[in-house]
Amino acid sequence: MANAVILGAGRLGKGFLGETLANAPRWHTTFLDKDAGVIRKLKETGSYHVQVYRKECIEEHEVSGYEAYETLLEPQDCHAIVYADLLFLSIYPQDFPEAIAYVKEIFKMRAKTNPNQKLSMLCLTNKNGMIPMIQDAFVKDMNEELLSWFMHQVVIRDTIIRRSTDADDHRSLNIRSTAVLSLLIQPPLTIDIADIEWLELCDDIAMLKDIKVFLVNGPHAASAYLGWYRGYTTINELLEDEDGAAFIQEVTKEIRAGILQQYPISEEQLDKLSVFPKAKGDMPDTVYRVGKDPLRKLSYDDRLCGSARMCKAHHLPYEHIVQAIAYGLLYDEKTDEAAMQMQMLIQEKGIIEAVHQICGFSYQDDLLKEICSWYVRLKNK
Ligand SMILES: NC(=O)c1ccc[n+]([C@@H]2O[C@H](COP(=O)([O-])OP(=O)(O)OC[C@H]3O[C@@H](n4cnc5c(N)ncnc54)[C@H](O)[C@@H]3O)[C@@H](O)[C@H]2O)c1
Ligand SMILES: O=P(O)(O)OC[C@@H](O)[C@@H](O)[C@H](O)[C@H](O)CO
Repeated sequence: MANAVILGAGRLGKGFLGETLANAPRWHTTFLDKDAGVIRKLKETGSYHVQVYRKECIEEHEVSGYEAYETLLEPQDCHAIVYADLLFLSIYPQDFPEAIAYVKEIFKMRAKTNPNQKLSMLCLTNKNGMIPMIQDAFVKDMNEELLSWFMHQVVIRDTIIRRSTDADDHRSLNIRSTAVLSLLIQPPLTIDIADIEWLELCDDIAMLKDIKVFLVNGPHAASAYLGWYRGYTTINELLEDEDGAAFIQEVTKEIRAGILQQYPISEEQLDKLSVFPKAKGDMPDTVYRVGKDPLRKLSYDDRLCGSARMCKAHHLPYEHIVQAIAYGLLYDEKTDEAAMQMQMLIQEKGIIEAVHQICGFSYQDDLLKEICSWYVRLKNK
């Protein structure tokens, strides 16, 4: 038996990781979450349901046989991390400091009571370049003994997520997930994962992750923000709208051209990385999830501004990407905290200052001027 721990038992934690591990008989799964409501629901029923949209069929999978604990520091809540072989951190980038502080406390116990077992930690986010920060946060202030244990026994690896997994909310026990491409994982790991479907080791993760986030998540965010502008609740509705689909195709075309100039990757490799085979049926994916946290999604290095900068640097067209950013700035979903902060900033400081602060462009940058001009046009339409 091998032990997998999923910290962050939300949509992806349950709908992808928990579901795929449940198909691998060697693995025992434990969910950890800071939200007591998530854990209460998982324990109450002892099972949850995932609709898996595969190429061949839509599979109905009732997942059971797991343990679930709140992230408290009582010994019974910590044993899973003390004995884990694989620890998935399936949380948003801003949640890492808190999660690291928690796991680090448990490492003190693990180094004493179970020092010889190795551990691979896999970080599941769409933000590139986080691993050095995570590594630094772990080793900061560790005493010599703990540090030596950590450096010998633990590895932290980045991943590229090629899955969409959605539900009514993160507590839901009824999840849907599109399973057509694997999770790419930076090697080497401390344990063999060949028996887990949809997990695949892959070199050059940093470069490929940049490319994937630009080419997959850029148009994806554009779909959410244009979808919101048009009053849709799922991105499926936008993509069924001929005009909406044509716009997203243009965004994709611009980003793809930029990538082929910027990175040493062939058209064939690019397709293999980023073209999702058609699943049996279209999984409904909400504008809410795909658009969530525009402050992150519209930041300088992220999917849309990063792509626009790349195209501009190569003197390639980027007009549709800029429009998508402007749609993003109009995103005002009331239950999205970051969207509300963004709207407050725009209201208080004006659009020029807001674009400067959110997207990171200087006041002189043509990109800032073009985004603002599109924002005004779209707002007044
Ligand atoms: N859902 C997807 O399709 C998908 C696809 C690609 C990437 N991702 C990435 O995966 C990560 C998780 O996304 P999700 O859709 O599952 O989000 P989610 O909101 O559904 O779930 C996140 C869960 O993490 C828990 N959490 C947050 N901080 C925690 C902490 N410190 N300790 C323990 N639990 C904590 C939350 O309570 C929540 O249950 C994000 O980085 C997201 O960008 C998700
Ligand atoms: O997870 P986020 O918030 O960074 O982005 C939302 C979606 O674009 C993303 O989750 C995709 O569904 C996923 O990356 C599929 O490739």
